[in-house]
Amino acid sequence: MRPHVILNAAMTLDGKIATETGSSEISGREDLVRVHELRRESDAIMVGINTVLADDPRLTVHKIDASPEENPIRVVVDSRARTPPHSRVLNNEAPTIIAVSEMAPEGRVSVLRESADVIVTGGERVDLEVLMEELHRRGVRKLMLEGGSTLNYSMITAGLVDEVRVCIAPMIVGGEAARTLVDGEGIKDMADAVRLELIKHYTLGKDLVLEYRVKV
Ligand SMILES: NC(=O)C1=CN([C@@H]2O[C@H](COP(=O)(O)OP(=O)(O)OC[C@H]3O[C@@H](n4cnc5c(N)ncnc54)[C@H](O)[C@@H]3O)[C@@H](O)[C@H]2O)C=CC1
Ligand SMILES: Nc1nc(O)c(N)c(N[C@@H]2O[C@H](COP(=O)(O)O)[C@@H](O)[C@H]2O)n1
Repeated sequence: MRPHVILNAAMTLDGKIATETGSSEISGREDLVRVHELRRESDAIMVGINTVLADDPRLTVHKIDASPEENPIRVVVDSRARTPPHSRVLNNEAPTIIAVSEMAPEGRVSVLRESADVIVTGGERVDLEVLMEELHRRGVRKLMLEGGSTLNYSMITAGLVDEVRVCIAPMIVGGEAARTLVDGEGIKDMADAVRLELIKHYTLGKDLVLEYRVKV
């Protein structure tokens, strides 16, 4: 058993979720309200370690009214326990789980255990299927996946994503090194592409929001 997983992201018209220097303020004010409503509805919110290193996010509900109890559990996928001990994701605003692999140095894991729950799974990288099962066992039924593009790729190609919601902002930045919605190794043959069904589309301010169901 695993949680229902919703991948949510904001991208430019050319599919970038950050510039090549890591600048990533893409969503307009109205879309951020939608994002924080989705955070409030979710039991957990998950990001990859590079997103923590690039953005130092809080991953709480802070753009709309919410009580502290409405913050989702924060989950960081961090094979080698690189989450900086003073990062905001480890503050006391919400509980945090750091998922590491067996490659994580014990010294860094011990430091993280002072402010987070640590789940160890996988040899080189975090085993995402096992992590999803463990989160479900802990009561997580709805999980919001907030990137970045490498984790998005692993989750989607492992068949662990049920819905994709994207905000497309009317901006173009280009850049071969700029992260897109989904990067990773890439599927080689179009016949093997992950297929989606468009469920809903609407504008929010200047942005366009598309909501898809992932076909099984
Ligand atoms: N516009 C938006 O909506 C968002 C933009 N971003 C941007 O995305 C960028 C970061 O994206 P990425 O560099 O792709 O990194 P990422 O945030 O996806 O982290 C990937 C890292 O997670 C670790 N990991 C451990 N086990 C893994 C597994 N099984 N599968 C995949 N990764 C695993 C690895 O160290 C891997 O390099 C940042 O610039 C951030 O600003 C991030 C979230 C949302
Ligand atoms: N939906 C959305 N729109 C954008 O424009 C974004 N840059 C992001 N980024 C994600 O939100 C995190 C920041 O969260 P806090 O406000 O610090 O809680 C960032 O790390 C990305 O995961 N998302």
